Amino acid sequence: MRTTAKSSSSSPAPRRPSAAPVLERVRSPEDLAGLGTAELAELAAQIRGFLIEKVCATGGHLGVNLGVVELTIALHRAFRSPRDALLFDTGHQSYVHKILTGRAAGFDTLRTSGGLSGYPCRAESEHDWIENSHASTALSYADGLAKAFQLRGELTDGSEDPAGRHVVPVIGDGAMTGGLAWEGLNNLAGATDRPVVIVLNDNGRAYAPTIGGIATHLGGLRSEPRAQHLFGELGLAYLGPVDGHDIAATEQALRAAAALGRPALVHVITTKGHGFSPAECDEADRMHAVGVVDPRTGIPTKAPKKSWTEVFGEQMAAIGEQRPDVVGVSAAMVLPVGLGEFARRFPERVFDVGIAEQHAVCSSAGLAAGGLHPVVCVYSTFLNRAFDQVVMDVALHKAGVTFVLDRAGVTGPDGASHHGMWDSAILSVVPGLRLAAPRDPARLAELLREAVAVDDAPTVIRFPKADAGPDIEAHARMNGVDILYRAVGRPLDVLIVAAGVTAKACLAAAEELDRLGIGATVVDPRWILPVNPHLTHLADRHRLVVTVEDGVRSAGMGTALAQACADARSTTPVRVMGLPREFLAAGARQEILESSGLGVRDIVTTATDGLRAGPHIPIPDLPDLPEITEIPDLPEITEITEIPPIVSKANGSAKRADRRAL
Ligand SMILES: Cc1ncc(C[n+]2csc(CCOP(=O)(O)OP(=O)(O)O)c2C)c(N)n1
Ligand SMILES: CC(=O)[C@@H](O)[C@H](O)COP(=O)(O)O
Ligand SMILES: [Mg+2]
Repeated sequence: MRTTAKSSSSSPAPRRPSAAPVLERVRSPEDLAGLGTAELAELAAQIRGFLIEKVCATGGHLGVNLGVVELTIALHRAFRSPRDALLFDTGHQSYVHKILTGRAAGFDTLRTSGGLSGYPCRAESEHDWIENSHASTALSYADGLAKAFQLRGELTDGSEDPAGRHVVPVIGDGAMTGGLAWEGLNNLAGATDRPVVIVLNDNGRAYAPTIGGIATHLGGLRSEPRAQHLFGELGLAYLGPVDGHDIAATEQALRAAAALGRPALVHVITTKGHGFSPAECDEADRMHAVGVVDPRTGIPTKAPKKSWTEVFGEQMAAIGEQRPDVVGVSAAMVLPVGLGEFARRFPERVFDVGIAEQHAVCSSAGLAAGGLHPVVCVYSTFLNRAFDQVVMDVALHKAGVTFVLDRAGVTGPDGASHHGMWDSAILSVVPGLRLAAPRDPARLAELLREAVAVDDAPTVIRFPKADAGPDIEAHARMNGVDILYRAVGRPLDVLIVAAGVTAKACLAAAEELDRLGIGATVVDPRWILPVNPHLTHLADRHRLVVTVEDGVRSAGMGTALAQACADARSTTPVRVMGLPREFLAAGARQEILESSGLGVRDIVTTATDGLRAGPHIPIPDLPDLPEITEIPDLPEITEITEIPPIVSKANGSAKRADRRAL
C-alpha cells in the first residue's frame, strides 16, 4: 500500500505562542504537542542554529544531524518516546533526539570524558536504546523488541490504544547497504502480525553517495514515486517518498504508518547538511563529521598535523604506481580511510562496497583468487563483524589480502564502540595471519610494502587515530626486530617490547629507568604477530620482559609473547601491559591511554615492580617523578656491545652481573 503524505496533521490544537524562544520551552517530547506550525518551524530553525553553534565548537556529526531536524521533531510528535521505542541506526544522527529529550545543556561537553555521548546512551536517558554506533543493526533490534513487546502483550495493534507500544527503527540509506539490515528487514517484513514502522532516512549518502542497486532503487523511488518498489514485494506497506524537511507531511506519514497495524516503511527524503551552506556544498561528505570548525565557513580553526591516515594514503598511492595488481577496498569510507589519492589516480582500482565489511572481506578473497592484491581499508572496530570472513574466506584459502586498520587502539571521542582495541586479540588466533604495528611513518611505508608482497596469507597493518609524528630510528635490526634503545653500561635488567606507536612512551620510560640505575632495552618487533622467535631469545637474556600495546592486554602481542617464552622454556617473567577488558568511555586519546595504565610512569612502575618481584636485587624506591611533558631527545648510542654467551642459570645477582650487554 502506498500513501504519499499530505501536509495536514491530526495533532492537538496549538497553544498561543509564547515570548521565550521555542527551543527553551521544549524540555521533553510532550512539549512538542502544543506547538503550532509556525512555532514548529521556529523550533527547527533554532535547533539548526544550536547545532551549528555547538558542534562547530566541539566537533561531531554536524551534517548528519542538520539533515534530521524536522524528521526528529515529527518522530517525537507522532510517537510517545520512551513508551514507543525510537531506534536510531548507527546513532550518529541522534543529536536532535537528545535536544528534544532534555539534553541540550550537555552539548558543550559533547564527546568528551564524562560529557554527552555522541551516540544514544542508556545511562543518559530512558529515551535511548542502541549505543553501538555500528551501522545496520536497528532493524534487528526492532525485530527483537517487537517480538518481546508482542509476547508481553504490549505491542500496538495499530489502533489508537494508548497502551500499545510502537517500535520505530530509523535507518539511513547507507546503513541499508549493510547485510545485517536485510536480515532484520526479512524478519520484520515476514511478520505481518507485528506492526513495526521502519523510517528510511534517505539522503542519498553514506559519506559519499550511497552505492549499489539499493541506491539505484531508492533514487528511482525519489524521482518516480509511482515506480514499482521492492518493499511492497516483501510484504511491507510503503509510504512515501515524503519530504523529511516538512514536519507536518512527515508527521502525517508516520501517523498513517502507525495506524496500519502491519509492518510499514516510511521513505523519508532528507538532505545531509540541510540549512548550512558550507555543509550543503561539501562534495566529500556534507560535513558528515567535523573537528572544531568556524561556524560561518565550516573551515577547521587550526591546521591539522599529518595523520597516520594521510601517511598511509600517500604510500598506498605510491605502491599503486608500481603494483597494478594492488586494489583498494572500502566499506563506504573511501576518503576517511585514506584511499582518496589512490582513487584519484586509479579510479578503476578502488571498490566502495557500501557499509558491508563482511562483503568487503569476502569479495577481497575473490579479488585475490582472481590474481589481484586487495588492500581492505576499514576502521579497526568495524573489522570485528567480518572476523569469520577473515578466518574462513581469506586465511583458510591462504589468500594474499592486506588489511589496513585505521583507528586501531584507543580512538577517543566516539567512545566505547569505536576504540579499535580488539583487532590484535581476535586476529592473534587466525592461522597464517601476520599483523604489523608501525611505530612511525617510515615503518608504515616499509611494512605496507612488506605486507602487499605476501601473496599467500592475510597481512594486517594497524595504526591509531593520531598525528603520525616523527620517525624513530633504530640503532640496529636483529632478525627483524628493531633495537631502539640499550642502556649504556647497565645490566640487561628489563626488555621492553613496544608495539607500534607505544614506542615513544617506552623510550621515555627506558630513560627514566636509566636514571634509577636500571638497564632497559627497548625493541620494536614491527610484525607483532605471530611472535618473532628472536624475542624469546632476547627475553632469556633479561631479568624481566614488559610488553606494551594499544589493544586489550588479555590477548594480543604481549600474551602471545608470554606464551612463546614459556614454550621456549624461558624463565624470564613477562609483564603484559595493554588496555583493560572493559568498554572505555569517550575522551581524549592520550587521556584514555594514561587512565588505562599505558602512560610512561605506568611502564616505569611495571618494570620496577617486576624487577623487585624477581631475585633480590636492590632497586631504589621510585622517587616522585617530574611530570614528563616532553619526550626527551635520545642520546646517540654509538655502538651496540657484543652479545655474551648464555651464562649458567645462576641466582639473580650472578645472572644480572653477567648481563652487561645485550
Ligand atoms: C559497521 C559500520 N561501518 C562503518 C561505519 C562508519 N559510518 C558511520 S555513519 C556512516 C554512514 C551512514 O550512512 P547512512 O546510514 O545513510 O546515514 P547518514 O549518515 O546518511 O544519516 C558510516 C559508513 C559504521 N558506523 N559502522
Ligand atoms: C559514526 C561513525 O562511525 C563515523 O562517522 C565515525 O564517527 C567517524 O570517526 P572518525 O571521526 O574517527 O573518522
Ligand atoms: Mg544516508
